[in-house]
Amino acid sequence: MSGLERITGQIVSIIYYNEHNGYTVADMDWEEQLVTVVGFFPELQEGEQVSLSGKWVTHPEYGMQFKAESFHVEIPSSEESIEKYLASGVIKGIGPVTAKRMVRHFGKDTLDIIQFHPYRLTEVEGIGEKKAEQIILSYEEQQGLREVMLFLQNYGVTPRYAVKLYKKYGEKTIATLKENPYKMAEDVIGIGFKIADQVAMNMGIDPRSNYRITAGVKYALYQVHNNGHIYYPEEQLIANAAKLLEVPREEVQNYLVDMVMKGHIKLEMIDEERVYYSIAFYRAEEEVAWRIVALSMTESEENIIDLQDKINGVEKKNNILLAARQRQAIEESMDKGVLVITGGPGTGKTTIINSILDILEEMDEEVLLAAPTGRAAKRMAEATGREAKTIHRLLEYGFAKEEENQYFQKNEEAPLEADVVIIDEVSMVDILLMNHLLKAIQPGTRLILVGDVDQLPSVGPGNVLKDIIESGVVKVVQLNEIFRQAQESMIVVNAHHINKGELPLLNVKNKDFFFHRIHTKEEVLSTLVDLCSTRLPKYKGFDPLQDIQVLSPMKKGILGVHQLNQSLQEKLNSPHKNKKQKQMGEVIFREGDKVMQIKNNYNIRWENIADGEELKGEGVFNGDFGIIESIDLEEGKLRVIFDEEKLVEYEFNQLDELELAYAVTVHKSQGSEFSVVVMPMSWGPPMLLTRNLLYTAVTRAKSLVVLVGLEKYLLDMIKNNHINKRYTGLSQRIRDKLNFLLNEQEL
Ligand SMILES: Nc1ncnc2c1ncn2[C@@H]1O[C@H](COP(=O)(O)OP(=O)(O)OP(=O)(O)O)[C@@H](O)[C@H]1O
Repeated sequence: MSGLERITGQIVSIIYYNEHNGYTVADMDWEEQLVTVVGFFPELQEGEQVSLSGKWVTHPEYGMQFKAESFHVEIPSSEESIEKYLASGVIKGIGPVTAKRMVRHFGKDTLDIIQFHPYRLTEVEGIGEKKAEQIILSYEEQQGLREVMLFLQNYGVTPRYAVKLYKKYGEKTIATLKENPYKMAEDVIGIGFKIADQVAMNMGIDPRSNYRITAGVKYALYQVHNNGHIYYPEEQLIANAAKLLEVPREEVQNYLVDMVMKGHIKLEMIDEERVYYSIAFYRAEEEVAWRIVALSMTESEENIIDLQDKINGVEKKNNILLAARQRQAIEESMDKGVLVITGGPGTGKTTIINSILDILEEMDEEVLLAAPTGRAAKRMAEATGREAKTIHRLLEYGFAKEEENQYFQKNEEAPLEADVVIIDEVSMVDILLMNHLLKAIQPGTRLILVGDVDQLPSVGPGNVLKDIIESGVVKVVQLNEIFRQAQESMIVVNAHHINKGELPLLNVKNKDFFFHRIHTKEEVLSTLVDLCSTRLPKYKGFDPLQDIQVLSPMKKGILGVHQLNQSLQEKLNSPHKNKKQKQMGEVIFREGDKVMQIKNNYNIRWENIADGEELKGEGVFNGDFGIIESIDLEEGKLRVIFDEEKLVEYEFNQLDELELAYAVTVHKSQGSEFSVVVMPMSWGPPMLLTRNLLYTAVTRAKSLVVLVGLEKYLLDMIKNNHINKRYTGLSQRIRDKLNFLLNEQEL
């Protein structure tokens, strides 16, 4: 190749590494000079010997650099480079001390020993059987991963995805991808059709092959699920898929028929329009519809003669007079197969749940309580004084004996044993979880769904609570009265104003809802930081980490959660020589940081460290907040304490499950409550700045809401009643099933 030079040297330090695209800036020791090299690499380690092909270029700011176009990692050969390589933390169980001892003992043969004679590792002081095993495993993994990275690099796939693929397929990664590159788009989250397609194209697959178009259409449907839809209209699906595949629309259209025939997708007529479902979601919607109808048709025969006396008793006990709708909700809960109770904050949902529990327990009925998130379940438990689980726990999601995959162990064959199941925060339940829940509820068990239908819909696909209400098939009690106690809170009063499209009352003296007018975005950012770090803690002793939560509609931009987290971290938990930290891409995790788990992990173990408790368990869930307790750079581990009591240990390669959480998006905050909510009021895409997003944010606060920015944006949000439409067929489907059954009965 003309003009390309080759240089070989040792990586001295990594200056920058972008985990998304592998872009690296590093210092290299080349012929006893320190030179800067840049290029796209798998994650390099300090101490590694690399050989690069590329060109010398002059960067306007940084001067001479070597821009690499291809690279080759050499196996370190000198004692010094082996020690440096091992000391870099690349292999779990080996840190600087162990690396030194190993090299002192085995010299230049150290790496050969790990690879070919691992039983000799225990000769080294400080390496026992267990540690040796850990080293061997980690080394093998490292080698396997390298191979996959190099293979994928040929097809333009970045190291970050290589890691994900390797986690999924292990040593079979290369074979699997060679056989069907499109599989990775289906199996690995974050790898879209585009990346798979890039690999396939580079492998020489025909762009108009059946294989490719089928994968493209399926992927176009997956994408619409990611936006919350259950189905998609034909025209739009064809347009999306044709754009994705860069083929004429007719080409896609021709394949749709074939895909329907082969059972890859489902065609339906909804509102006289041809629409398509992916099979899993079609089944889920069908099943939910059938089950809702079946359950709602089974009314309890029992006639509770003294029900009114019992309700009066509850009133007396709690020293309240129930409103007519509240009374009705309690009455309906005694015999309806399915009952929905919905209302905004302070309308008495918790009061009703407690009243129902009092009455049912007196009648010796078995009641189970659950909510979709860990936080919501915890709040339910606190508000009722009874056990409340996440829906996943209630349904015993996990590994059964000798099973490879996790599944819901409570289902049609092993239903929940209860007279009544009460689910709170149902607006957060998506179609798939609702299906699993309903499978585990047998006719005869009554289901009470409680929630606020005006909150943002579930993160996952569907609009289940709204659809069930709109079907008209299920009994719904809509609570609309705010009680006096709740009225004292401007948070509650304003939430209702916002929900009705009215202006909230701001800055009422001695109340709990404030607006700071600030003009520029930069000033909004500095005010938010100042409020969290100084003013609010001073004002009423709020703890910056435990009590105060910054919410933002957006992830990006100066007032998006990424930037907010960086600024808040800098102020609230700045770097310190005694605080260890670990950089992951652009994010630094530091001891003492506030973090959030961003996906459900049912297997990760926790240990209860609260006083006097000796409990262990499994599972940390999407939306759980914690504090980083310690980071072990030698072992490659990071420990987080959730809810001040659950200690969880993460391997560094699991850190994509965590995010800094000084600030989180409103979407991620669903189901959580905080003492204080602080939120910027600034420009953002109208799709995001909606009334129900503001309503959801405000209703997360218990003691104080502080909005910072310009009133104009507050007004814009209140006016923007655009509810992003979700294509779901559940409500019509429930009605259809009922009609079908009624017709059957008539025949
Ligand atoms: N019938 C009533 N008479 C007087 N006070 C009531 C009545 N019902 C509820 N309350 C009071 O109103 C307040 C709000 O009720 P509750 O907590 O049950 O509402 P909620 O809908 O669960 O609210 P949130 O969604 O905000 O938790 C409570 O202080 C409760 O004691």
